[in-house]
Amino acid sequence: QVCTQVPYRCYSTPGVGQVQVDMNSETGVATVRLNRPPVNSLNLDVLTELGIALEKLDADRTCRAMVLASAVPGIFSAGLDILEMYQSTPERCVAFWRALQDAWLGLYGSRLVTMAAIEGHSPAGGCLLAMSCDYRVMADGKFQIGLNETRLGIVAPFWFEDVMLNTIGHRETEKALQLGAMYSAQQALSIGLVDKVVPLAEVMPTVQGELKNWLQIPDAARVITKTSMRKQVLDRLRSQKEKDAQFFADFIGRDSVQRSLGAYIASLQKRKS
Ligand SMILES: CCCCCCCCCCC/C=C/C(=O)SCCNC(=O)CCNC(=O)[C@H](O)C(C)(C)COP(=O)(O)OP(=O)(O)OC[C@H]1O[C@@H](n2cnc3c(N)ncnc32)[C@H](O)[C@@H]1OP(=O)(O)O
Repeated sequence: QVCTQVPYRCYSTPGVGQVQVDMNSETGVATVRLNRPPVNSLNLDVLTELGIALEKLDADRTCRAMVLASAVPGIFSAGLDILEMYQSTPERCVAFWRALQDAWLGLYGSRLVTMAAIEGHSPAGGCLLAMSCDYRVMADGKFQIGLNETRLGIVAPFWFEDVMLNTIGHRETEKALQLGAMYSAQQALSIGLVDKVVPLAEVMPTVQGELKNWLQIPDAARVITKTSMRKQVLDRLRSQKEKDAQFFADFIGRDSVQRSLGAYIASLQKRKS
């Protein structure tokens, strides 16, 4: 049970919030868990909650690190909620995209040490969240991670691409994005998409152990270094947020894209029958 004892502080109501934040003020480490069963798909509400949670943690001077994880077994995040992109309105699409931009700017630009505990599948937007952290530990086994957008007939935006480029380099990104490749944990490790692969039960302890190394570094020096490494990519989106949101809404509204998304949703449902 989380959030029941000192020194834990909760920023969300247990069992209610779709983004649960447990702040341990003794260690300075917050755990942020996505909690939108069945697959933690990222809709407007979740992205807004996530953006706010990240903003609050960044402003909390007692907080030095954040672990991004899932409260839903078997899933890190299934990525963007496809239903936000299918048969939606242009206004809703723009609002949805702004919430994604803000959550991502908050995560990639966070002053905190950020670690992803990937205890389940992590396609597309889920992979973006994981890649945007400073370090990734993934559970070995059947789970997959990757930017699979082209398989849905959509395209990973330039800032998804930038983050992947910064993580695995140009050649691997080119292959990964064109093929919409999904990788097992071991494959992801071999191309540097994740940093460590361990059995499921060891993901959290491994993250906690790794955090100790990162927290030995003085914050100011680490933050200046992180900012310098990430500024260019962050500024590229910051300078064209509205244009990017409008472009997304126009692209998603195309008949051909809507047909592809409709077919993909049907294929997800068919898998089950
Ligand atoms: C020129 C440049 C132009 C650029 C312009 C921008 C273009 C747009 C860019 C958009 C970027 C998009 C990013 C994304 O994140 S798209 C989402 C991609 N995600 C996926 O493909 C994941 C699909 N899901 C799965 O593969 C599986 O569900 C998963 C492996 C994650 C879990 O499998 P499991 O068997 O555990 O669960 P189910 O498949 O049974 O799913 C349970 C129910 O959840 C529904 N579902 C799954 N994923 C999603 C999702 N992402 N959004 C909404 N709903 C989802 C699934 O259909 C099941 O529903 P039902 O129970 O009702 O059948």
